[in-house]
Amino acid sequence: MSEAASSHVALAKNTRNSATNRGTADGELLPSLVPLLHSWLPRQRWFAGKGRPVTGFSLVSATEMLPLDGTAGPGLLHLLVRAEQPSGDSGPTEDCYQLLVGVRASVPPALASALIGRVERGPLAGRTVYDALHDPRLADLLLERLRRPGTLGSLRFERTAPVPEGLAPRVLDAEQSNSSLVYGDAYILKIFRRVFPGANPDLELPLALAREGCDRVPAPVAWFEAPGAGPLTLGVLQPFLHGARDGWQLALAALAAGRDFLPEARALGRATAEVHTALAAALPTPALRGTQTRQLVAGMTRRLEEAARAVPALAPYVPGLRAAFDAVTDLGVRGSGWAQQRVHGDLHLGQTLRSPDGFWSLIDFEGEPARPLPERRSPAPPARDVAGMLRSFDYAARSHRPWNPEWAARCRAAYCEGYAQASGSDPRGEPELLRAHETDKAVYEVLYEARHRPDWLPVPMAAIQRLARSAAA
Ligand SMILES: Nc1ncnc2c1ncn2[C@@H]1O[C@H](COP(=O)(O)OP(=O)(O)O)[C@@H](O)[C@H]1O
Ligand SMILES: O=P(O)(O)O[C@H]1O[C@H](CO)[C@@H](O[C@H]2O[C@H](CO)[C@@H](O)[C@H](O)[C@H]2O)[C@H](O)[C@H]1O
Repeated sequence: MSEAASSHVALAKNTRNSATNRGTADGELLPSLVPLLHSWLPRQRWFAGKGRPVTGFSLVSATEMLPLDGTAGPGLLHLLVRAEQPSGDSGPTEDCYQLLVGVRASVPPALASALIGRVERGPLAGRTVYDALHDPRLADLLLERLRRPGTLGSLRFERTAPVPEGLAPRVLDAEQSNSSLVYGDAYILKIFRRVFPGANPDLELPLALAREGCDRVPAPVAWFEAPGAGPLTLGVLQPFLHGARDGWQLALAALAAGRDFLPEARALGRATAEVHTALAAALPTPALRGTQTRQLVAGMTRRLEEAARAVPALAPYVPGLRAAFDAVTDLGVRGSGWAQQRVHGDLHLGQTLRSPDGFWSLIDFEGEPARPLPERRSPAPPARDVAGMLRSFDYAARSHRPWNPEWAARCRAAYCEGYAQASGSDPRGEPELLRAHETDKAVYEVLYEARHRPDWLPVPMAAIQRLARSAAA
């Protein structure tokens, strides 16, 4: 492979559709791509700012990973760009996105679906740009970089173990918040799309679990980042669990066949407890007492109020749901407190994988994508993850006709039993804490579905009605 040229430009913020006035080729790069990004970026599944216009772009960094002049085949450009959007729930946003841009004279038919567009002016005038992950030659290059730790422009590549060469890449065809490449069915590289300064829990927690000897989570083998005061985690390579099926597919298959899912639910409870035990051993476990309990409840209440503003159907249930949160404040102030630790943060059946030998793994420790990173990295009661899984059994039962609430209730009980067996602590022993977290999760789901999958909104809304009734009772 030819040695890639590299250039790094760190440019000013807030340049509104113009990266810089320096007049260099680098400075002209982003403005020449902006018209294409305006139409392409909002259409991507992983674009987080759906429903609000993008009013400007600014360049954070550009790294030429392969020459863009067309002399050595396709060029590869790594970009970090900020997309400026007017008011969301908490004011204007400037989310930073990672783009890997392939550059060719024209794209072959096999890459047509990856097309971003033809550049009209600037240093790439007349060339065609596309999402590089779909180009096997460029996906090869990424693996090649990960195999050889070091720095390239604004990117730093790290690894914990040797990575074999020559593994055939393919883009994972999944509904994702990010993008993933599978190499030779042996490794999976997750490319984070919306990136945040600070340690990404999807790297931090699997590394901590690996150090702790917990095998329930595929251990990171290599990763790359944009170093700095708050480094941006850009991609993580880990073993691919070949032949594994996720818990969501398996639960739906069980429902369709009229089968219970009890051994699986119990095993999932045990797997969750093992991960929690290892995380508690690896990372700090501050107790949740009076003041922190008030903060926890304040966060839940704030999220409820924000969600009710965005989804008016939630409004009538707000007083009932608040009662579930207030019950936690009362106990937190009077009682001896609860345990807290780092948790998964967005645990649901789709984040669990069962290998052909029946072993369950947990994946995707990024936390709820909509929450700010510091919040996602904060310790929380383990009930948070348990509540996520309990909600997921309810989702599965509700997404299948006829609705089978007993199926979900049995799964929920089996999951808690499995959890209790492995950890010595039954999550149902703290019903107020569990109900408050389940309520918080259902509120999150209402907002998530309203934004991303409006057809699914009745699923969390049914839970909202149930939770509001039981909290008020
Ligand atoms: N280690 C792995 N082995 C096999 N499949 C995996 C692995 N990690 C992720 N996947 C598959 O990739 C999908 C997306 O991964 P995930 O980490 O959840 O990404 P995202 O955050 O983009 O949703 C998962 O639903 C799963 O099907
Ligand atoms: O997997 P992601 O990290 O992208 O999680 C987001 O999307 C999930 C849906 O794909 C969403 O999960 C909700 O729907 C699931 C069924 O599709 C269900 O099993 C979960 O219980 C429910 O929360 C998740 O909330 C969201 O963060």
